[in-house]
Amino acid sequence: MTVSSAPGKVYLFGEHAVVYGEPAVPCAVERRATVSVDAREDDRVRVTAPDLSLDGFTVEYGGEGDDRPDVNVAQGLVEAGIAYVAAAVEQARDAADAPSAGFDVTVESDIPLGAGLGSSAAVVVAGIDAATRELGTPLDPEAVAERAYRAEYDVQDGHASRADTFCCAVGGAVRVEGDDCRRIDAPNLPFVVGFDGGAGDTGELVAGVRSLREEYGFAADTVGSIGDLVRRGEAVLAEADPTDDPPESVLAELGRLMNFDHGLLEALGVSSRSLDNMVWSAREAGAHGAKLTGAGGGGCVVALDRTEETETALRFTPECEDAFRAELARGGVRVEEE
Ligand SMILES: Nc1ncnc2c1ncn2[C@@H]1O[C@H](COP(=O)(O)OP(=O)(O)OP(=O)(O)O)[C@@H](O)[C@H]1O
Ligand SMILES: C[C@@](O)(CCO)CC(=O)[O-]
Ligand SMILES: [Mg+2]
Repeated sequence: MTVSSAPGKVYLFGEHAVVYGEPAVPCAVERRATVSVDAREDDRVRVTAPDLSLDGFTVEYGGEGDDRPDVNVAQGLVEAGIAYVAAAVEQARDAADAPSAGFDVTVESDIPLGAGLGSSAAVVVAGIDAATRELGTPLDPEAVAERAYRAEYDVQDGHASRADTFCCAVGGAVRVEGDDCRRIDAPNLPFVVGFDGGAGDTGELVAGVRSLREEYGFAADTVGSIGDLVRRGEAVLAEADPTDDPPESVLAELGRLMNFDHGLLEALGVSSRSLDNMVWSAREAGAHGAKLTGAGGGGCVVALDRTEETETALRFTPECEDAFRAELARGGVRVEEE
């Protein structure tokens, strides 16, 4: 058996715009998905994913000759639930040139699903790492990232950038612009996350921004403005000492840019009332800045605050189901057991 884990991520800035070739700066955070892979004798794949749950279903059973319950959950829903795991298995088979390798796969994760913290990328990255090791063909983190990107691209019908998968694979703060992915230096950023308990559909939200951008020149300009603020943010990060806590002036400037980014994402239609309310709670509590993170539509906001004030304020915000501090994860994918 092989067990690998990979961190989730928050976007300091640049989500959505990164899909159109603008730069983005995601940062890995200490919440992980852990995938265990056991090679099988046959070519079947068995997936156990206790975090995936259904909201409710109807079942009809009994009667003569009735050996299968009739459940009203569409097969498509189950397939969608395991789509990322299935895509990771396909990538591992391809990398190891073992098209009919079978696996027992178990996924465990403390990253909320569909909430902007990169749960899909962490599952795919950890899954590819564990499965390729299990087949005796380990890949370096960059190669895992490349394969994980292809997996997300397939599942999201071409609506994916390399940002999430590269960040989860290599860890730390990264900069992604098109095919160009690299680690960058970053000080200890005091991230606080607020989670509304909900989720957004990444593919749908990305498609929404794409059509706005095609319809309106000013929406395309908005995407370009996100790129401009990311370039500014990178320059601010580059000034800070990466081995230390950042000075107040750096946090203040990063926070101002995060606020700006949230406003532009809101204009592009990917925020929600609960995300906006959490953003305002964080700002009123004295956070340097706050914004939604990831695809949006619902899920998480990220704020910068060294004090306890933002976390406490978020806990008292009705729309907020959970609030926590998220340390920058300096390490990316790693093998836990081999
Ligand atoms: N613990 C898990 N077990 C199995 N599958 C998971 C798990 N966590 C995430 N996934 C897969 O990832 C999907 C969620 O991915 P999605 O891209 O929509 O959201 P996200 O990655 O959490 O957020 P974002 O992409 O905005 O950062 C789930 O529907 C499921 O298919
Ligand atoms: C919305 C998006 O930019 C980030 C999702 O975490 C999509 C992507 O980059 O693939
Ligand atoms: Mg995702």
